[in-house]
Amino acid sequence: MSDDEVDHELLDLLRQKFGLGPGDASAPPETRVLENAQFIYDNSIDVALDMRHTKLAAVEILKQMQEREYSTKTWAEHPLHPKAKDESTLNFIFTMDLLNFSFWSEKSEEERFAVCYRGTRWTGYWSLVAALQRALDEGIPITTPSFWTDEEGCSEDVLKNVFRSETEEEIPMFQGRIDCLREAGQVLDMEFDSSVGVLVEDGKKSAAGLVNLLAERFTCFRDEAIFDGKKVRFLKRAQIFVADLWAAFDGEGYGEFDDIDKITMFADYRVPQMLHSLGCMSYCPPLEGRIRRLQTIEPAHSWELQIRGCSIWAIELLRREILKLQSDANINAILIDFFLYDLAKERERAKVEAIPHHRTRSIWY
Ligand SMILES: Nc1nc2c(c(CN[C@H]3C=C[C@H](O)[C@@H]3O)cn2[C@@H]2O[C@H](COP(=O)(O)O)[C@@H](O)[C@H]2O)c(=O)[nH]1
Repeated sequence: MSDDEVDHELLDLLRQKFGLGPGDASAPPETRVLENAQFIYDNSIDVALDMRHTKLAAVEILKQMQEREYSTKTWAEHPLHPKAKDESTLNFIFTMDLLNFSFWSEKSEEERFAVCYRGTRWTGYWSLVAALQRALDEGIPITTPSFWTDEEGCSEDVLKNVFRSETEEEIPMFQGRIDCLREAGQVLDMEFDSSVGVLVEDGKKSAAGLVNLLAERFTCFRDEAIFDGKKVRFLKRAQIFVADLWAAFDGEGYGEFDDIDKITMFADYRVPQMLHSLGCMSYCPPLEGRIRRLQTIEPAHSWELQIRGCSIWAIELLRREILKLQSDANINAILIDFFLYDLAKERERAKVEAIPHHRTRSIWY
């Protein structure tokens, strides 16, 4: 680790533990995700971004987001997302984003893991949301942190039932999900009175501060890697947790942050696919071939890091182009990201031709 990183790491720790740091101890927290994404983009040779398509996409995205009046309010309009602006929704979102990863399957649409809830068959991200809602309907306190450390009440069998499938395939990375629940339950119990509300309050209304707190105190949120010898942070689930709170609570209460625009795109496997369809991002032939053959890419492989870093940077470029078109557009990286995820799912349902998403199996996204 270079001196620079050691300083960053140490200063973040000192600042958060003892309020120490360079000069002004109250220097606003930074996640360094966007700066790391630019570093990856500047040093990527297998993934490229295209400014002409980015400018064209910015026109279309701005137009569609305005036509659909896309805003934080869109979040609660989704059928399965909780609507109440209270602690139960806070706990739901924390549980959801603790487990918001790796839903993709090697099986067919018919055989893949699926959850039937209120008469609809859900897959992917929505299968997780449906499973949590179903568990709550069945009286299982799956969104209560103290439940996660109760190995009797919250046994593997109980969790198998919570995540039971309509098909033979169990939820991907079932053991990894248990490990996340157990660790989060323990850390919340030891450091935050088993309360997600206390954790959020410790973020002091700073989105970057809460993201850094999650990455520092929970290993299961510490989404980072080494690229070209430098530590890079993606912090996808920590960031999407803050973004979901901001959207669900419409920027108030638990969702009130004074630096929400420091949150970047969430480096997952769905939005990169959409960026490719828009012509904003492209892959070198060997990488494109691997993706089209549905072959997996190992976690922390340079190709994976280039896809994730360039995707974050691509959304930043889109955001800048949109603001050039309309400087007062009430749009940030979060809303662009949410919009592109939803658009990708609409196009998938409409069976619009697209490159497959990349396949990396990990708990980070
Ligand atoms: N970048 C980004 N990644 C997102 C989401 C969401 C859902 N967010 C909801 C909240 C507000 C929005 O309006 C969405 O309705 C899930 N994912 C990620 O995608 C993958 C799942 O894909 P599939 O298997 O096809 O469902 C998996 O890595 C999951 O973590 C997002 O918004 N942005």
